[in-house]
Amino acid sequence: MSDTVNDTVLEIKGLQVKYLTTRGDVTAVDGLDLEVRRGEILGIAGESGSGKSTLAVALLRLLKPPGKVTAGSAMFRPEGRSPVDLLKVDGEELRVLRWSALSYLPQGSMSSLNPVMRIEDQFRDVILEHAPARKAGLSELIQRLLAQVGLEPRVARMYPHELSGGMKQRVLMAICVALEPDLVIADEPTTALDVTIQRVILQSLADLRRDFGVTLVVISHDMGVHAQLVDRVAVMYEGKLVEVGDVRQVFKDPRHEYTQQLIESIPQVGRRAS
Ligand SMILES: Nc1ncnc2c1ncn2[C@@H]1O[C@H](COP(=O)(O)OP(=O)(O)OP(=O)(O)O)[C@@H](O)[C@H]1O
Repeated sequence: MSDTVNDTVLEIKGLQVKYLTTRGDVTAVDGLDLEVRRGEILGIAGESGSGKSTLAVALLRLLKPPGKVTAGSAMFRPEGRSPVDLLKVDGEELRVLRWSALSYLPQGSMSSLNPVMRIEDQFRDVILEHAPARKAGLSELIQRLLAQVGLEPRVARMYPHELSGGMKQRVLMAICVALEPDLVIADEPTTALDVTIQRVILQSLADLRRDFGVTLVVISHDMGVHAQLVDRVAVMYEGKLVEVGDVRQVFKDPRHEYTQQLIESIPQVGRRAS
């Protein structure tokens, strides 16, 4: 018998996030309920300003003032650990969960690599801080992770400025899965990359799920990304979820007019060239 609770890696209930500004409160996430199933790739779609990034940073506890979580819970169920409400865990507990259970690929993350450190040292820092026992065999692990995202062994000795944007993004994806987290949240992983490289990144993300069994939440304003990559898609509009379902079903028969508009904004899927 399938165990629904065990199959759910994250269960968000009634999440509300506000920005408390001097010009008034902006409700960026407005009473959101969403489940992420173990092993799936879940897409979060919606136009700019719909609340996608706010949702991610709130879950990762990276929300900065004037942002504030004003209601809700987010039960995270990493395998082999006790379930925790991500919105309530304290600093030390959160540090333990980061990377090893929950990783984040932020929007514009390519600039987050340290410019004066070789790639292998950036892997080393993350891995040894969170899993010191991995010291033996670390070089082999780094090589395996690089190969997993289609990068040659020599990349380990390189500095970020020697890599293209797509290569940097792949390095970051490999660092994100280095400690085999239960959940990776990737915010706009293909934005700012050219179309050919976008395809490579999407393929690498699909491979990471296949080979590592990692659960992925992929945030993108681009319905084309969801069409190519995800199993289920959740559509946000003005901080609310207007639709969630199997991606093929949503594309075939969108229930909300806004979803229809988003689909129509991808030329090759929504429209025929006239
Ligand atoms: N620091 C802030 N102060 C005030 N309002 C904010 C702040 N950050 C975001 N908002 C507002 O919250 C809402 C949601 O923004 P958010 O960035 O989460 O959307 P998004 O869908 O991720 O868009 P994008 O992809 O452009 O980042 C918007 O109305 C935005 O103007």
